[in-house]
Order: sequence, then structure tokens, then C-alpha cells
Amino acid sequence: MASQDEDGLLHGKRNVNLENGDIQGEESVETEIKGPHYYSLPSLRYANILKTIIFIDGVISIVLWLTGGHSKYFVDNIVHFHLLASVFDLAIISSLKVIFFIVLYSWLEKISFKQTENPYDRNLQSKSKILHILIILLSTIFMVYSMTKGGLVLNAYLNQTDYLIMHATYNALVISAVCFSILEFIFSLYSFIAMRKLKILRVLHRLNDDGQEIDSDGKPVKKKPSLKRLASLAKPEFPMISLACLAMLGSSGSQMVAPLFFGKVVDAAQKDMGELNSTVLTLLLIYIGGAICSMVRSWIFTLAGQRVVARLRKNLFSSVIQQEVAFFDTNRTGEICNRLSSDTQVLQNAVTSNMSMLARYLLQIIGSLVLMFVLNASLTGVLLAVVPIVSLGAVQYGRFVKKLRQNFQDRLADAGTTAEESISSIRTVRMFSGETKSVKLYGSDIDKSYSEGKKLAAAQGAFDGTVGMLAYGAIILVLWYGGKLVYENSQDKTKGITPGLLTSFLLYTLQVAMAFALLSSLYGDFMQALGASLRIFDLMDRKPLVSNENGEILPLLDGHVEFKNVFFTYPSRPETPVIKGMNLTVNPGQVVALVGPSGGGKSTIVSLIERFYDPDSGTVLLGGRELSTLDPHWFRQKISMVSQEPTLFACSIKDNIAYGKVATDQEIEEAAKQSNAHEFIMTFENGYETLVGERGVRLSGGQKQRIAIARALIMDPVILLLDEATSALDAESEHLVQEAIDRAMKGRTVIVIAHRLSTVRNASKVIVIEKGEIAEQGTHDELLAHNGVYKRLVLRQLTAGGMNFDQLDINSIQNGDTVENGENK
Ligand SMILES: Nc1ncnc2c1ncn2[C@@H]1O[C@H](COP(=O)(O)OP(=O)(O)OP(=O)(O)O)[C@@H](O)[C@H]1O
Repeated sequence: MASQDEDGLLHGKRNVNLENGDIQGEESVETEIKGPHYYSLPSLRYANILKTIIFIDGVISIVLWLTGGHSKYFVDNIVHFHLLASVFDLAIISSLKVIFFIVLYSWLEKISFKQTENPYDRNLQSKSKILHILIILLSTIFMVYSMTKGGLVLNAYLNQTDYLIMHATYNALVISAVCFSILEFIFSLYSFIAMRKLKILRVLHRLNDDGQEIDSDGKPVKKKPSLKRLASLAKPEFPMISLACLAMLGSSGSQMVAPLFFGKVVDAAQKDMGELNSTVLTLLLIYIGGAICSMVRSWIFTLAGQRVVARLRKNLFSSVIQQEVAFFDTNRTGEICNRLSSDTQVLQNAVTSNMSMLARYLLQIIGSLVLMFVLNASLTGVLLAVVPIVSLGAVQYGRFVKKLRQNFQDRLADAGTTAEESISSIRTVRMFSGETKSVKLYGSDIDKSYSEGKKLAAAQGAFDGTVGMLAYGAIILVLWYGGKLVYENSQDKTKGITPGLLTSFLLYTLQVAMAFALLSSLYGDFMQALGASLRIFDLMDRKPLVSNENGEILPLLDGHVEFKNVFFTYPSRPETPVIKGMNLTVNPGQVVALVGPSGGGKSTIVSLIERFYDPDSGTVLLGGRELSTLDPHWFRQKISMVSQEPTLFACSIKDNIAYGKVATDQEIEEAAKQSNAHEFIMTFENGYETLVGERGVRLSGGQKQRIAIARALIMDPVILLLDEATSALDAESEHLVQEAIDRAMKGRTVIVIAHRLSTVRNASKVIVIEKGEIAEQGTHDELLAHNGVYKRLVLRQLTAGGMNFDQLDINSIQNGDTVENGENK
């Protein structure tokens, strides 16, 4: 159950009550934690402190050993090893300790953490014991060795007998080895007790139903963007990126040595033509090598970036598409699309090109500064005096600009959403002559983004100016001081520097200044990427509230549908209950008509049967089984829906009909024939290959409906959900659609949101839904005889419309109109 999360913390996710048993099976305390939760370990804890001490021990030992051993003495120390004069052994032991103990303690901690959840697991118990013994044994050996050596050295020093002169740092190394080994030994003994305390130390993270972490008051905890997770996106590209880094070393190297040769060219020009030629040739070769490396670096980094973003987009989209329908009620399409396009793009740049630039500029700065120090330390000192001012300013600017950029991006995203909404509903816009309104809305959003953009531009300008001034100021300072040194050199060759060296130095200064300026712009990019990553990871990690996976598959589905005391409220409108304690039964093979005033909850019932939403309480049963226990993929294959205004996809007729399953051409044609679509399809030039346009705009209403019926029929559904069209089709088209529907209904369980009296009359049962409750149910004749809501609904239509009885729209009473209201009018 325990796993390693992105922060390197151990955690175990559970949805059940956790028994807080003791590792060794001592008295256990049972704590009940309700809801999903997991544990992690705090970063400041025993094992981490211990690992840090061991690491410091290792670093100190190596540094003391290396700094103490210069020239011959250093080699002598290894080759002619002497227990009292060499410390090579202690340095090696310290390095080994770092490796052994860090691995062993991490392992031990992992096992101990598992033990807090499985305290009686014998396997874990014995593993933990073995590890403890191994750690204590090793630390004892290391301690005994260091103390023996320390004692012998001390003895030799006091008696001045065998004592050979050791470098001062070597003496320090012996003392540090003794002290650290005693400390580590004590820690290893205490680890027996400390590891047991993990269950007290661990941090409880509660999650809400949305999978978000919440605090003890139930409020969502604001997540922190994690650089580590950001970098982990490019993990599969690690080999590519390593290669690109190698190429980067080459290109940066060439850039770093080039100024040196520039200087040499200047000096050679004053001396010898042969030397000048060979130096220029070397310079040329350096540049060619650098250019090749640059090409490889840029190509591979960009390629890796493209791969990262392609994978990220696929994963993100697959996470989005799995979300429950309610998620899309509250999140605007444009916003989600923005995450997919621009946020992922920002991340692509961050994980590849920005990281490569970061490494490149850092290398450039460090490398150039080292070379500058070698060339002339005092001149470098002068330059470095200005660097802290520039970098401090750059960091402050980065912080400021991060906020500005975020605002700008947010406003731009709003504008994008507005544009998308208008364009995707262009027909409605045209119908109501809403072009001016749309332009105004979009314009006002763009104006807001522009006003943020103005601030950003001013900040950019101010920064460029200031950094430029500081950078050129530094160059002028170097020029003046360097010029002074060149002058001194011209007076006395032993003093100052040559003009060539000053040239090299100036070029290095430019290189460092440029790298600094570019680094500061990277800071803003990284901050922007962190923001984008937070939004992307939030979406990617979100677990759908209504799962699309797992569940039971029944050998047979008979079409039985039942609602048992179902209450439901749309999550996007939590204050308004829509279905209130509904009980209804649909038997296999029945045609059940749902009728009632608009907004009563008929479509909601259909959505609950499709499990687009889960009820707040009560159960929806399908084939006698609770819907939430069934495999959604499976049961949705058995239920087909034809809605009032069917949505087609922007592909061919053939692909639209076969949207729900892989079908042969023959099956597609058969379904089209059944739905009276075949004839009109054949009149098209491209037949079944005809493209229907976005949402099927290139087809008429009746044609769209018949394709949608064919799409439903090809699934051979057990249950057919129908929302009868209210939109007026011409008589011929209406007849064809109705005929197709009648054919589709045969031999199936049908739940139809009925608008036509002919449908209601032929239904096995009519259920009148009003304000989320069943007002009446029975057959058409029974309900008419009953003299209730249904009869009044029908009569109102008859008197109001004076139309053909069959064409009446029984549900056309407005939302909120009770039947009584209707009558009173
Ligand atoms: N996605 C949604 N989010 C929030 N509220 C919704 C949503 N869909 C519907 N509603 C609300 O739920 C109530 C019932 O709507 P529903 O569409 O089920 O009614 P209906 O009986 O099918 O109406 P009509 O005959 O007009 O289609 C209405 O008040 C409606 O505003």
C-alpha cells in the first residue's frame, strides 16, 4: 500500500478506517478516520536528520583529505599507506558510509512505515530486524576502527615515538572521523525507538470527494507547485536530454574559449603573421565544432520538448474526457481547451528549452568567471562588484513580472473563452444579430488583457533599461580599469596586461552580462510554468466523481429500470433539489412516456439512467442491480439515447453512425435503412462518406435526427431513451422520423420524453412528472378517466391550440406553470 510520491515521501492511500496498530504488536489505539485520506512523512524527521549528518561527515572527510594532500604527499599517502600517517582509509570509509547508511536508512524507514499499517506482518518484522542489526553492526565496526586509529595517532603524538608528521587537515580528519562515528553509532542504537515513532510523526492528509486535499475544516488546501514534478514530466526523454546536455557542454565550451583566442589574435597581429594565421584557424575550428554542437543541442531539446507536450496533452485530454458530466456543468469549454493548448505549451518550454537555457547560461557565467579569474583576478574583482546589484534587481523584477504575466494570461484566457463561445454558436449569434454584442464582449475582454499588457510592457522596458545601464556601466568600468592596465603594460612589460587580454576580458564581460540578463528573463518563464503546471496537474490528478471504469458486467440485461426513493440536486446548483424522493418502475419491454411541465425533471431522470450523475440518496436500479455497481462502459452500450437536437461529430455520415461501436459497412447501411436515412444518404454525391460539418450543420434537422436514430439502432440497445423532437419538421420529414422511431421502439424497453399525444396513447404507462415528483401514473385512458393533472394538461392543449390531437405538444406548459395556473389563465 505504501508508495513513493513525487516529493519522495512515503504514503499509503486508503479509503477505509485505519487501524493504528503498534509495530511490535503492543497495545493498539484505534482511531477512526472517515473519508479518503493518506499519510506522508514530514521532511524534518529522524532519518532525514541522520542522513544529513552522514552526508556532512562524508563531505567533510573528502574535503579534508583532498585539501590536506597536495602534490607528492597526496600520492604517498595512498601508495605508501601507513596507519599512523595516512588518512586515506578514513576518507574511503566515510564515502562508503554515505552510500551504505543512506540506502539502509531509507530502506529501513520504508519498511517501518509499512509496518505502521501492517503491524503484524511477520515478513516486515524480520526485514526490519535484519536491517537494524546490519546498521548497528556496521556503525560499530566503523566506530571501533576510527577510535582505534584515533587512539593510536594520539598515543604516537603524545609519546612522539612513531609519530610521523601529518598535515594539519589530516589531524582534523582523524578527530572528525572519531566524533562522527560515535554520533552515528548512538543514532543507530536509537533508530530502534525512533522508527517506531513514525506512526506518530506521519502527517495525515484528508481528501474530499473531488480528490483534493482538505484541512481539518474541510477547506481545500492550496497546493504548492512542485519543480520536481515539473521536471519529472520529461523523465522518459532523459536519454535524449542527456545527449542534448553533452552537445550543450560542447557548444558552451566553444563559446567559453573563443574570447581567449580573440585576444590571442589581437596580440598575434602585433607580432607574427604565422601565429596570427594559426590562431585564426584554431578559432574557426572552435566555432565550427561549437556550431555543430549547437545544432545537435537545439534539435534534440526541441524534439524532446515536442514529445513531452504531445504526451502531456494526450494524458490531460484523457483525464478531462473521463470527468463526470457535472464537471462540465461548472467548467467552461474554452477554459479547458486553454489548459490543453497554451498551458501545455508553457510547460513544454519550461521543461526543455528553458531548462537547457538555464544550464547553458549558468555554465557560461561560471565558466567565463573562472577563465576571467585566471586571466586577471583584479579586473574580475572590479566586474564582480556590480554583479550582485544586477542579480538582485533581476530577482525582484522576476517576482513583479510573474504577477503581471499571470494577470495578462488570465485576461487573455477569458477573451479566448468568450470568442470560442460566440464562434461555436454562430447561428444563434446571427439569428439574433448578436455580432455587435459578441464583438463588444470580446473587445472588452481584450481591452482588459491589453491594460495588463501595457503594465507588462512598461515593466519590461524599465527592466531592460536598468539592466542595460548596469551592464554597460560594468563594461565601461572594466574598459577604464583594463585600459589603465594596458597603459601600465605599455610603459613596463612586466606590469599590467596586453591589449589582447583586455579584448578577451571584454568579450567575457559581455558574455557574462548577457547570460545574466537572459537568466533573469528565464525566472519569469519558470514562474509562469509553475502556475501553469499547478493548473494542469490539478486537472490531471482529478479523479472523476462518477467513475467510468470498473464494475460488474451482467450476463444478461433485461431492461428493468427502477428508481427507489431517489433524491437529486445538480452539483452546479446545490440549493435547488430537482428530483424529490422519486419511485418509479419500468418493466422490460414496456414503453413508458414521461410527460409534464417544462423544468419538471424529465431529462434529469434520463440523465440519471445514463449515470451522467449519481443521485444524492436513494438508488437507481438497472436489471435489478444498483447502477453504481455496474460497469459504465458495458451498460452504456446497452442503452441508446436519441435526443431532441442530436449532436453529430464533424466526420462522415458513416463514422457518425458507427460512433458507438466498430461496425461493418453492411451493419451501417442496415441501421440507416431502419432509420429511413439510407435514401437521403444515397442522394449525396459521396454517400456514406459525406462529411456532416461541425455538429452536423450540413444536414437538415430531420436528416440529423434519422442519423442519430441509426447511431442508436446500430448498438442494438436493450433500453432506448428518447426525447421526442418538439421542433417543427415538415410533414414528410416528420413522418419519416416518426416511422423510424416507431420501428426503433419495437421489442425494446423504451423511456420516452413524450411531446405527442399519439406516443402517449400507445405507451404502456404514462408518468406525469411535476416539480421533481410523480404527480400521476397509469395508461393514457386511466389517467384521462382520473380527471387529474394529466387530463387538465391534455384539455389545456386542446382548448389552447385547437390543433390536431396527435400533434399536440403535451409538455409545452412553461416552467413554473402549475396546471391550475394554466387553467386560471
Ligand atoms: N446541468 C444542469 N445544471 C443545473 N441545473 C440543471 C441542469 N440541467 C437541468 N437543470 C435544472 O433542473 C430542472 C429540471 O430540468 P430538466 O431538464 O430535467 O427538466 P425537463 O422536465 O426535462 O424540462 P424540458 O421539458 O423543458 O426539457 C430545471 O429547473 C433545470 O433548470
